[in-house]
Amino acid sequence: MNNKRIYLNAFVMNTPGHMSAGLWTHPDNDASGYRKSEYWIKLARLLEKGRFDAVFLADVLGTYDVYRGSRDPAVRRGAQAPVNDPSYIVPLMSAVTNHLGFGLTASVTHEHPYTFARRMTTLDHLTNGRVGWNIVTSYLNSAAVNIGLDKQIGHDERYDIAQEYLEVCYKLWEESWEEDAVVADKETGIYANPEKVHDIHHEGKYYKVPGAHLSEPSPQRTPVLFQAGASPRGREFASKNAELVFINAPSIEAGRETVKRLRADFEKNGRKPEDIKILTMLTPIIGETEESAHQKLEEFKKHISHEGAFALFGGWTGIDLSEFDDDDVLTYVENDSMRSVIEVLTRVDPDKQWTIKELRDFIGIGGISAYVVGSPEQVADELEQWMEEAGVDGFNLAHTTSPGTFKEFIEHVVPILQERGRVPKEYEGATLRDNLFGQGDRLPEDHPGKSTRKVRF
Ligand SMILES: Cc1cc2nc3c(=O)[nH]c(=O)nc-3n(C[C@H](O)[C@H](O)[C@H](O)COP(=O)(O)O)c2cc1C
Repeated sequence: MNNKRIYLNAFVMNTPGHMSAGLWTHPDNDASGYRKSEYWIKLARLLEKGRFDAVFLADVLGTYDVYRGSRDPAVRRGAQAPVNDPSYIVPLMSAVTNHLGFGLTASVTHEHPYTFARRMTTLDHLTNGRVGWNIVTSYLNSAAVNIGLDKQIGHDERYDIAQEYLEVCYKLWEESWEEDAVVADKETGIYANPEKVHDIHHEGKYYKVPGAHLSEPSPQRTPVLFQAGASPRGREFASKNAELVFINAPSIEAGRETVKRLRADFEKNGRKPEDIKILTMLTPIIGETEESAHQKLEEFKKHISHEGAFALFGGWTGIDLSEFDDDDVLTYVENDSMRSVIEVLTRVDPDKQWTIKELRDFIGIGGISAYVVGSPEQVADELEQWMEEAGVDGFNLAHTTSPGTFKEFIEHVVPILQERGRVPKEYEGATLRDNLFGQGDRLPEDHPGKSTRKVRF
């Protein structure tokens, strides 16, 4: 076994109930403190102490209203509703840490790239270069209609929009301000040299941005690019842009196949294997012994809200499980929701079919991603097994209780992984990109965001 480094992200959301529906009711869960600064400050300190690479902040701009055709189940059960804006918690967490990165989810479908680019540059300045962007295209129809669209834009077109959105951002971040544009000379009173600040002249199918970036360059310029859609069109987009891909897999077999497809697409688009990290979502349930871990799992299960879990599943897949019987088998349907989710449950692992009853029992803990249950040693072993057999680079760890899951993982599993040479004891780079890739703060020269220069100064 080689000792490939394990990358660790904490997967959270600015909401009381994230992936494990109903678990906010557990007495050890403090996640309903999400409204308070102290909750995020405490979590950030903990994660940095535990040598996590980043905190990954999920987000949606609508409520989950597919199940029973209503948003009531999600609202009633606190299933990713209510949900606050994730951007504002980043400066809170960065102010009390020096190394922890922040993967901020933001949708290309619902905000203009000109204003968004400034928001990310601002965050990159405030965090000293520790910001990543989880580029999403949004899967909820309820988000689309509330920003004034008649309905959700089609699945593949959302990725076309995303590609042009990225082009606008690349131009603003990478090309608008030259490296030495800012002089900030108090003697001459010159802050910036206007000859070195350039209009980007972007005129495309979806966006028109003639002018220059509003912000001066930040430590990373372009935030680290995360992406989490693994449908064929999603993988194509990822292979042109992403530096870190986040996948969802209910088993090692499904994970292995998704990783294989992703790496093949990256190669096809001329990206080097070391240019991309693939992290899978996983929920650890840790006990002192195997037996006590399983007791914990049983205890957690008592707090699952199946109604909340079905509400989440409806939003993710566009499928209303209230229309099925327990013994029905889930089959692939093509719609405008998250295609990779339905794909991974129906098409990726040929040996596994899911009945509705099995799904109900499974998705209450950690959604459709895997969970591992055991003693600290067993959990560490299983993570290594995922690394070897699925070929992932690390994990986006979801929680049953927060900060409980992270605290237990940090106290009991991280030291084992460090002993085994899997997780470094110190942070290796100053910025998020340098910490992840060890090749400096900026996008690599051969990244498409750099190499497809379109701005003509
Ligand atoms: C593991 C995972 C996590 C995701 N997290 C979010 C999220 O927080 N917010 C969001 O709007 N979309 C999220 N997405 C949606 C994707 O980024 C993408 O827009 C969606 O999956 C549709 O793409 P696909 O059909 O290629 O999978 C996530 C997807 C996956 C697979």
